[in-house]
Amino acid sequence: MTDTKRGITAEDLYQICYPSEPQLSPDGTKAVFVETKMDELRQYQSHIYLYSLEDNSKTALTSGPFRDSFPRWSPDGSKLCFVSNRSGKAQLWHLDVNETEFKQITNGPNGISSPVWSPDGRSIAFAAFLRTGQTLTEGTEELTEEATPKSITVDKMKYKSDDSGFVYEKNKQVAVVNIETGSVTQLTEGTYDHAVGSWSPDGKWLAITANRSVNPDIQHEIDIYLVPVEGGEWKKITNSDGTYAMPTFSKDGKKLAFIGSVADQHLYATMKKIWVAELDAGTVQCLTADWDVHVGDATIGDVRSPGHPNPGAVWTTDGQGMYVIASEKGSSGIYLVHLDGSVTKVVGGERNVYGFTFDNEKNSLVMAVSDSLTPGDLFHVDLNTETEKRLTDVNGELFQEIRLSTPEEIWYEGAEGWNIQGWILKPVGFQEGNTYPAILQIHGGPHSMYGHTFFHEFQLLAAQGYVVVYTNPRGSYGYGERFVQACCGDYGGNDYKDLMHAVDYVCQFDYVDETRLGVAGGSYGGFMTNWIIGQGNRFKAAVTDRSICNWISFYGVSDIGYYFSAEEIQANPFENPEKMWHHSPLRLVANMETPLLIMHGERDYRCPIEQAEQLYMTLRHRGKAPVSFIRFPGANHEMSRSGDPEQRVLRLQYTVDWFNQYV
Ligand SMILES: CC(=O)N[C@@H](C)C(=O)N[C@@H](C)C(=O)N[C@@H](C)C(=O)O
Repeated sequence: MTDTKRGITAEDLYQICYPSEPQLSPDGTKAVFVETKMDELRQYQSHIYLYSLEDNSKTALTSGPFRDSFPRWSPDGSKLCFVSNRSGKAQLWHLDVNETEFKQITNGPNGISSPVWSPDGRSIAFAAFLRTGQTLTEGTEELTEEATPKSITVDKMKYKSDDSGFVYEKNKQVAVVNIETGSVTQLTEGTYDHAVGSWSPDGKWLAITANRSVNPDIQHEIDIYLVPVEGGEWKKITNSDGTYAMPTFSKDGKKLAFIGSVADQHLYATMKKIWVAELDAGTVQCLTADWDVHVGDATIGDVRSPGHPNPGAVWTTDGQGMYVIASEKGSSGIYLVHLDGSVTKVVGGERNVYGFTFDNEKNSLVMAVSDSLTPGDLFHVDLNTETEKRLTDVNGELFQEIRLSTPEEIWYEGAEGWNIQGWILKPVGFQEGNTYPAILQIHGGPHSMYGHTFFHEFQLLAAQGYVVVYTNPRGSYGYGERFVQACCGDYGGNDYKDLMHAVDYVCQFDYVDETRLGVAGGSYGGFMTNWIIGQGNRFKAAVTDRSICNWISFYGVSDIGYYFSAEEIQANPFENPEKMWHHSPLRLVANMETPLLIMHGERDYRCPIEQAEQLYMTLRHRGKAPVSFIRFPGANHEMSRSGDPEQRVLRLQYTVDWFNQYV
């Protein structure tokens, strides 16, 4: 029977959806989760769904042209809260499970996030961006849009963020709302950013995180604090030596688990670990000091943005350990970290676990999982029988008509003889005896990890007849701390060689036409793409997305510029500008003769568009090779993963067209 399936297209993006944030009910009989898709207007909709583990029914609890998220059960399971932008900004809504009506219970002037129920189910803690002097109004009266100021006085270095825009006068505060009365109590204030953690079991304390250092622009440490909900002295749990997040109380309230890393050397080029504070003893201990694995989901794909809210550390009932997501060798799974520091893998496999919710009583869990052929689905795991059951197949109908390419894992020798992991996607419809063009894809970060997760862009290129090669060069997560840090101070050195060795490796296969090679990457991957075409003309075409070409200007215009470049390039403009220039691909423009497509979001504060403008101007002025510059109005650094759907599709189409034209 002829294969009637087709290759994936860029426009299929409009059909792809994924579940996230599964939350099991306290009685373990059902789970709520978020399902994100695009509507007929090609705009995102995220809705809250209820899945019954008893009859396997799936029911939409919310609907409409809105973004709903953070579904959370009350401790007794009778209520749900969630965050929604259905009244304009993201506010907290509350729903009685036996009713269909839900009501808005916050009115944060700039929206709210991260709700956490109090143990008695009468209050909910949440985070809210507030300008200096702004307060959290009670009730839900109409919020007036603020007039654009005639002038802005910037008096701090961390005055903007790619995620939240200009934050020169805004800070994230923590507050508590009483469900019954609607009264709001703000627990934090000041020119510091705070994040919600968890309530103590007795409901008297809230564990939060904050950088409340004397100079937050220079001191980047994030500490754990216990804040008395009824007012009073705070307790500082950590000692400003690291960046810590997601504090979670043990069931007996005597311990706090949290994720983080000591910031003695690296803010980014370091693996996250699990820490436990013994509250009575006042001690803090790193549980996984000897476990050379990154705690958290480091996998990077293009279905959703990284850093999706995952649960942090989930304590066992007996308080003898906690469940976490961790990433190694291209996969992320669920691990049980014991108080003695030993680690047991609970859920593994060549896949990307990007969220989970645990039922201690039943020793079972529901997890959100992606793999190379699946954008995302929910699975139930019974740890007693070690059996798994797929709960959703949200893209099943779409993928019935699409033929995907299954990646083949490779390990090859990189620079210095290091063993480097990667994958090859053969073209859809591959036939032995034929030769094919190949595209090297380079991930950003650089501290992230390609792996067993769905990548629409890669599948699209495979559907267009390209071999796609993607690897984890040094600097990637998944291969230990030394590997993560090995690119720092050496951008364009051995990381570049790791990638060129990958191309050498795949060119040995007779199905790869080494005269028809392309290269593409975003952010750090865009830096590397620019660097590669500055070394010569090995590639027929290149696509550089949200990239970096000049570290000296990046230092001052990126939202993380001055400290990211200090750590990654190990230079700054007033001490060693020559090192910044050495590692800047703009320095190599005189060598660049590879047709280059430059794409960049106009509201990218991580790698501002001035990076693209410099590169375009110099290449266009020199006039030695075709160069095209596509600007995306309003798009930030996350455009390719969670930005405007039509811009995402256009970006994919420009990429394919460029390679089809020049490779
Ligand atoms: C998660 C992360 O890498 N955060 C920063 C260090 C960062 O944004 N780095 C950029 C230079 C980058 O390369 N970002 C990656 C994640 C991308 O693909 O945009």
